Amino acid sequence: MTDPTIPRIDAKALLAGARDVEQVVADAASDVGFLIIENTPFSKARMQTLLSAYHQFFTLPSAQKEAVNIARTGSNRGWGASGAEQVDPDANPDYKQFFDCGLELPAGDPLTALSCYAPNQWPEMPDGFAALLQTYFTDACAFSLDVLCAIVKAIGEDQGYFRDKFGTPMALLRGNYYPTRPAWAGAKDFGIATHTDYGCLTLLATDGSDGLEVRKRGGGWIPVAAAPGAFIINFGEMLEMWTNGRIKATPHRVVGTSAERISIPLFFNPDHDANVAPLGSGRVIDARTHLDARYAETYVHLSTV
Ligand SMILES: O=C(O)CCC(=O)C(=O)O
Ligand SMILES: [Fe+2]
Repeated sequence: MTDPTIPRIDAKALLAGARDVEQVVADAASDVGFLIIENTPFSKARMQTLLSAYHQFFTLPSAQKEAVNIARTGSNRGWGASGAEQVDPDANPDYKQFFDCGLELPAGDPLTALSCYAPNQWPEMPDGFAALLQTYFTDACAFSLDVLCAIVKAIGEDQGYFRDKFGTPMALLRGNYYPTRPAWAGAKDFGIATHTDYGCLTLLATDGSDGLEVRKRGGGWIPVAAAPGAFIINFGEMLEMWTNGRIKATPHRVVGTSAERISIPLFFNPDHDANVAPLGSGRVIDARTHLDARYAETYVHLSTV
């Protein structure tokens, strides 16, 4: 059950520019940093198909997932085993598994030399996995861009300025698989430990079950859930920096429960060379520089410490 302090908004009304909805969104973006968006272009049936494809992948024998293990690469495409990511240096590596994919570029495209555009690694099973995820990636990026532009408009910024920074997005589509919380798990073990997301906007689909908790500004945790077809939206560090802190990146976590759980975040990030320095500061900070630094800190196989 979601706490009422997380606002629920109607996607169609937001994208049509409804002033009252824009006000709710502006308040949520600058305060709790989370909202739930309903009445979206994604049907429940479509999202259930996607959730079920991820479930089939994650429950394959390990040997089949090994073939696309992220640990064999110098980038972040493929399967991450339990323990492959440590989002909080004060906690143990997360016990979740995940599967990461990004923008599908033509083989040999010069951009694929940058690790943020590395080629995807697709498993042989389940059938049609690559096509299903690629189509969802494209549609989820288009929706995220519209929602992001509506949100920057709601806080009084120029949406056109943001809109053209996402032509070749460093977006990352992730499937998270949380098995039931292991019996060995202690106080420093989490499905995903407390963290803020790194990029701009996170479009988070889940199977509808409980597990996600959002940190309250005054302390304590707020449970958040959304059924397939609705999304949880939150913001990353990059957008917080870019908007001079007017949009907040709020810490969140999944401790884990006695039920398994799947979530599907799309981390919607801009072009590698978008300048994400605080608006009006006159500084230049490449989006890629920020993202690569955070990846190096959190993916265990890329860890430089
Ligand atoms: O599983 C969830 O609900 C949240 C996942 C998350 O925070 C993340 O992948 O960054
Ligand atoms: Fe997150």
